[in-house]
Formats: sequence, structure tokens, C-alpha cells
Amino acid sequence: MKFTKMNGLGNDYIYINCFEETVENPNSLSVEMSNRNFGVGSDGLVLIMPSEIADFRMRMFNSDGSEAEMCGNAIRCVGKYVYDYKLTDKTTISVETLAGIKVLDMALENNKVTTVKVDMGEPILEASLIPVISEKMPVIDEIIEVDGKEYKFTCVSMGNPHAITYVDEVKDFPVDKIGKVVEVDPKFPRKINVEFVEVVDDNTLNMRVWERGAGETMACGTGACATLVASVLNNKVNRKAIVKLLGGDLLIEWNENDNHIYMTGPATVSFQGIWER
Ligand SMILES: N[C@@H](CCC[C@H](N)C(=O)O)C(=O)O
Repeated sequence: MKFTKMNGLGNDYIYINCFEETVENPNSLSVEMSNRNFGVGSDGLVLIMPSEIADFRMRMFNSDGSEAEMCGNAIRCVGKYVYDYKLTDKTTISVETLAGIKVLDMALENNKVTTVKVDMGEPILEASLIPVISEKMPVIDEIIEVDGKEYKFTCVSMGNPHAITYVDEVKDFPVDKIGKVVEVDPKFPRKINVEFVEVVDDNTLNMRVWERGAGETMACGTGACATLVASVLNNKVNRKAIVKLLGGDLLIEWNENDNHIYMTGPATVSFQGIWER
């Protein structure tokens, strides 16, 4: 089976073109292929598929095999894949996800996609509207205790669930130690992605992420969007800001007119290969 390894700011996934290939069991295939010693090595698996309601459909699986509703870094790579490999000649496309249809605008250099701006839709802020988060849960200032220390979380859904907390400095913060506990806190019946954020100034945030189903990754697009929303709600940042991640920067805007979040960032191909099992 032919695959393409791509990344958005080092958040790396294996992409399968399901116009040509058939994937029987994507959950277990994601676990197998994502293994960094015995497989290809990745944060998960992404299927690019036909859609009856949009130009394309994306399904995304974490490295533990769980399917996520949405993935910001992957959807930019899907845009690059379908344009660069000539599945479309349009530079504006719609992509069906489990979190709804997203619209992508691709920027080109030498007829190859370099960056993609994605209309990520509206953030979901009402606790009762976030099915993955307990209905009793307040959106802001939810306190979770880890190792005797209290952390305050703001919860935002971008279709997938995120809990954001602020720290003085992210560089040496024990993201793995705290992230893995919060991810499975019983308050989040379907687990959660956890963002640790340092406010640099009105226009800049430093963020590290512990992803549901994958652990710490170099970047998370939906996490950056949720972080911008949480930071506006907590009066920490302007509605348009740079979110700096381990793998690079994303420009995120929460538009006042349509209430949509717009994410702009790069998409990169690493290599192609044949999976023989
Ligand atoms: N890295 C992603 C998010 C991937 C899914 C996430 N781990 C989840 O389970 O919700 C991104 O760039 O958004």
C-alpha cells in the first residue's frame, strides 16, 4: 500500500490516498504504522477519501488508534496532498470531517502548496454543547489537581476537546507528567487534549501540547485555535495572534464578524513509501 509521510510543523502523520487504496481497519493500522521503531513512525494516520457533501473527506486516527473529530495540522496537509498530487486543480476546497465541513485556501509557490488558511468554523464554548465534556463542567476555571497542585483549565471545543492552562514558562514545564493525568481525568468522559500556555505579549503565545491519544507532539492546530479562544476569553491576547509551538508558528484569528476561527500555517511532504504488511 502506497503512503505519504507529511507534517504540519512537525506534527507528523501518514497519509493514505483512499481514491486508490483500501484500508480495512484504520484503527489498528494507525497503531502499527505509527510505531517509531517497528512501523513508519508518526503521530497517527490520515485517510483522504471521496465525499458526497464536500470536495474531499478526511478521517484522522491518533497513534493509539482512536479516531479524532478534527485535526488542524492534518487538514492543511490534506490540502497540499490533493493539490500537489493533482486530485484537484482548485486552490479553494471543502473537506468533510467529523467536526463538519472546513474550507481551505491554499497559497502556491512554483505550483506547489506552501501554506494553507483554514476556516475552522466557530469554537464551541457552552459546556452543554460540548458532548465530550461533562455537562456540569464550567468552561472557564475548571480546577484539576495533579500531585497536590491545582491547575485552572479553560475548556474549548474545536470539534475535538481541549483544556487550556497558563504557566509562567513552557520551556521546562513537565508537559508529560501533568498532561497524561489531565487527559484521562474523569471530568472528560472522552478524554481531552491539554495545552500549556505562556503569554508572551498581546499578540504572541508560547504553547506546548499533550495530545489525546498521542502524547506530547510538536504542534497541534486545533489546540492552537482553542488556545487563542481561551486566551481572548481570559483577556490575555488580541483576537489575532501568533501561537508559537515546538515545531514552528501558526497564525490564528478569531474573526469578530462571523465568529469563525482562521488558522494559517505550512504543510510539508517528507517522503513516500510502500507499506508491505
Ligand atoms: N494534532 C492535531 C489534533 C489531533 C487529534 C487529537 N489528538 C484528538 O484526539 O482530538 C491538530 O493539529 O489539531
